[in-house]
Amino acid sequence: MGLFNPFKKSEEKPAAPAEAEQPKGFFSRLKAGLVKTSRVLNTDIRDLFKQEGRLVDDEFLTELYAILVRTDMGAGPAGKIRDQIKTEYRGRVVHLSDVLATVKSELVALMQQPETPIVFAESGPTVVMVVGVNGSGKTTSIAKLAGHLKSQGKSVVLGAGDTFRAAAVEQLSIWADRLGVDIVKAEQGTDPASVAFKAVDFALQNNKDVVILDTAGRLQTQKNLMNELDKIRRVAGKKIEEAPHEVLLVLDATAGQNGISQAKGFSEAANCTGIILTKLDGSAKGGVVVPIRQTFNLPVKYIGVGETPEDFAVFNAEQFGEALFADTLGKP
Ligand SMILES: Nc1nc2c(ncn2[C@@H]2O[C@H](COP(=O)(O)OP(=O)(O)OP(=O)(O)O)[C@@H](O)[C@H]2O)c(=O)[nH]1
Repeated sequence: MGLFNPFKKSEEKPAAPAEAEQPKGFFSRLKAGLVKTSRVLNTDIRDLFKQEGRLVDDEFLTELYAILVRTDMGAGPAGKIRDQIKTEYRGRVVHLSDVLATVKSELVALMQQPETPIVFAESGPTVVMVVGVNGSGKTTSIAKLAGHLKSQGKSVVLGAGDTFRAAAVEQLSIWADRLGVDIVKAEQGTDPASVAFKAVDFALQNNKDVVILDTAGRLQTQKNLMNELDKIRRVAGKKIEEAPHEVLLVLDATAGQNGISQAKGFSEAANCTGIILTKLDGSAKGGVVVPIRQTFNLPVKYIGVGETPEDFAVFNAEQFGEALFADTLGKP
């Protein structure tokens, strides 16, 4: 849990982004956010080339494998990419761009997923519940998601369901004010299910398009708290039969592969429908998208690459790959 200051990066309210799916300039933000991972992939692989070309032999393949593993993509995927390079180039002298092009296309293939944006209700408000462990970036992601949906012309109401932590409600209120969206909140300690109920009710009464429900951070092992999530679901479902339409698990990319395996149990217990992967800018381990795609039978719906609302977008494997290799392979 970090101290939160929504005005940290800028004193200005965010400009209303264009109608596009992603905020203008997101590619540059993504590229900047992934710079640590990109450096490992591009610079370290480049360092394998002392002269212009290099023979692809066992030594080269072993060194390449070690670099790939450092991005946290996992031993299996790193081995798969190495084997592809082996199949294509073994015994031949290759150039850096040949190797990077293969790494890029294999990586993109490993991160691929069906297009799965948020499933909106056919009529009436869409209810999105946001869950995750403490400090994973839930509150910030809710603000980012609200800004993103607003930029698509949706009216949004936030339900400040992290009543456990007064500061969380305060954070969300500041964000709601800044983004110009409604918020339903209650005293600290109030049953979060009652906040969910009121927020959904508010959305129904006021014809809002989307309700985003914040929840307190918790671990899968905290039975009472996991039951609380069930109660929130049930209460939302009392007001709108199909609700919640989405349950998004917020995952901190810096948590590493272990943290991610632990979160698998969480996502199953909470019946999650998708992932918001945060803090990709915080580490050189952007390759973690690969084990996430393999560990969870869930799509990565959104990614966060910084602390401002603009540092957020729908995840797209191709674009992610482009951002990682733009400086060396160029952008098509
Ligand atoms: N660099 C970076 N920081 C982020 C990102 N998303 C969230 N943060 C920061 O991570 C910290 C925790 O974020 P919160 O949104 O408060 O996390 P939370 O999950 O709501 O925390 P709890 O309420 O304690 O469970 C804050 O300092 C955020 O600014 C991101 O994509 N990149």
